[in-house]
Amino acid sequence: LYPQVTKVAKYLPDNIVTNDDLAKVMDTSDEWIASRTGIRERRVSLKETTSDLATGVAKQLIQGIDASSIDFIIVATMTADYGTPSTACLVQSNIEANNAFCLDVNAACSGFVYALSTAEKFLSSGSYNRGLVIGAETMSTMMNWEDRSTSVLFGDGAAGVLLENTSTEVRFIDELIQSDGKRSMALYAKENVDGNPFKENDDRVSSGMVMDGKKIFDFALRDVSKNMINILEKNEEFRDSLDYVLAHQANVRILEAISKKTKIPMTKFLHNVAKYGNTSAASVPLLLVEKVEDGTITLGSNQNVILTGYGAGLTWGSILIKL
Ligand SMILES: O=C(O)C1CCN(c2ccc(-c3cc(CO)ccc3Cl)cn2)CC1
Repeated sequence: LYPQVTKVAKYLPDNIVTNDDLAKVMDTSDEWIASRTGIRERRVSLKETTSDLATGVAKQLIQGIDASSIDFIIVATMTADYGTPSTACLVQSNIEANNAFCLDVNAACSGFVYALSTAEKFLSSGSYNRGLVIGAETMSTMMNWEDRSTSVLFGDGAAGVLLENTSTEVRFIDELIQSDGKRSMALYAKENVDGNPFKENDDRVSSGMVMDGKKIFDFALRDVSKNMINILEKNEEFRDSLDYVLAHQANVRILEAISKKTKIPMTKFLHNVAKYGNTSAASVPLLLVEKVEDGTITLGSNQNVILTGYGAGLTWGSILIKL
């Protein structure tokens, strides 16, 4: 019995904020944002919390199956509704998965990769057979909306997978999961702030995200490229038949730079940052869902894919998987 991704789903707040919408509330422009990041629009939740978004994903993932057969729910998020209870516990209550144990994983933009790696161990140990792994963020609650250099980069959203012990062949090939706490102050955020310029009662405070953009860019280029090269060199049959790279969607220029450094053609780097901005732990699963929906990826067809997250912590990590 081997763990397999058998279903994917996404859930996004309806409210779309374009670069021009941002230019109306802060000193920025569509030209600046689009040329430096590739981002053209993002979602900003007006009423839904991170647990609401994650619940929207979970309800789709359990369609057609008995909620009481879910053994665990892992939600990867850095924008949890509460310090406690976990967002995963709130999802459990909303979908009545009464036999599941629930936990959140906070590994920022690497969160989904860390959570998927954890879930795979739960299943391959034979202790459990079915779980939900969801990346969900309301980054709009973590922004310093006075800081145009960061608040234009991020977006809200959620996506996830149903992971089950099913197939008779191994699909999780290898992983390389890393972190470096010494560089943790390159990207950090204090408590959640609730306001944003698009809400009626914008009761925001100017704490929120603090990012040393250059340091993070260099980290992503150097450490993430090395991670991908290492794992592909260790699994050379995989390297030669790699179909796609699904990397954290922070900035299309960083993907181009990693493509150059790893010598993996840019055509293999799938991307949708233009539509959603940087949705942190939701970005890798959101990209996966969109590419399943548009037929680029077909679950069960043995496509060789590398899932890579990277972000605050600093954390980064890749999973080689046959989908
Ligand atoms: O070109 C410019 O002036 C600016 C330069 C700074 N930029 C950055 C810098 C860092 C990130 C980023 C963030 C995370 C966190 O998820 C992870 C990975 C990355 Cl590479 C995204 N954009 C925007 C354009």
